[in-house]
Amino acid sequence: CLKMQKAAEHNMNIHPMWQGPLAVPGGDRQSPIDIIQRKSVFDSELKPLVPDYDPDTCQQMWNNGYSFLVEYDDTTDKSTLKGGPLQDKFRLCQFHFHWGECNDWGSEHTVDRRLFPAELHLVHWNSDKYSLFEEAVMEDNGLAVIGVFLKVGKRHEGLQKLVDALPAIRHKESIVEFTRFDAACLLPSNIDDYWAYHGSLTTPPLTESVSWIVMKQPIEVSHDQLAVFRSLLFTSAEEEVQKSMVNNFRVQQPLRGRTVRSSFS
Ligand SMILES: CCCCNCc1ccc(S(N)(=O)=O)cc1
Ligand SMILES: [Zn+2]
Repeated sequence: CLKMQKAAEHNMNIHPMWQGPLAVPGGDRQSPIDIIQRKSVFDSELKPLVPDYDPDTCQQMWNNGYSFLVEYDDTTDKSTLKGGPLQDKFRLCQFHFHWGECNDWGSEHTVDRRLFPAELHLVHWNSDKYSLFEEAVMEDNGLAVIGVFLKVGKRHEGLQKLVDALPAIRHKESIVEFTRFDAACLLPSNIDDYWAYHGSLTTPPLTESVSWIVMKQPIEVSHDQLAVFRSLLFTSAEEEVQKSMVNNFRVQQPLRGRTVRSSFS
């Protein structure tokens, strides 16, 4: 809707994250995109996803001034993702969310133009081929990100531990210890139905290194849980004018002839 476009463009105009060159020169595989269901191609070669996350690798949660991230120890292969469209083993390094100022919008991907109030991204890097995230982020098949839509419904018990920690990281650059969190509890019950396509990071450096895996089934969270996301701030404690952390999503990008595959018919 127009208000949503305005909200996204407003943010890209004022938020420091978006100043400077915005498109990757010659970028033809940018994210996010609108997933048009009838144009996605069923691929029977797509395998079931195999997430294997160890809650002990969960370390901290922090406000990076654009979203909040839960970061995992990715110095070993304790929390990994394989299967799906992936040929290699990928290590979980962090997860974060994107959301709107209201429940009418907030997701980055859309399905047949349908917007969701928020979207979860579980970020992994290819540990078969690279030794650091910073290396993998520059490479063609360096990253794998699982996207999960959030919709308003019943309270998500697993999310509540995370929601309860948010007031401690209200301001940009604040950090809090956050341990023993099983990221798998944020995945929907059905992880066999997903769309897969080659894209990019949705924030700078916008590098075209991401194998996107977007879940068909959303997870349900309560209205109140989403409201706590909106209590976060883009701004640090020192800044005079506090700005609510909302509408931290990128506008949709051209498909440029890419095919979106589906794991289900
Ligand atoms: C080189 C340091 C980059 C830090 N930021 C990475 C990053 C940006 C966007 C996404 S997303 N929103 O595409 O999942 C994941 C990870
Ligand atoms: Zn993201």
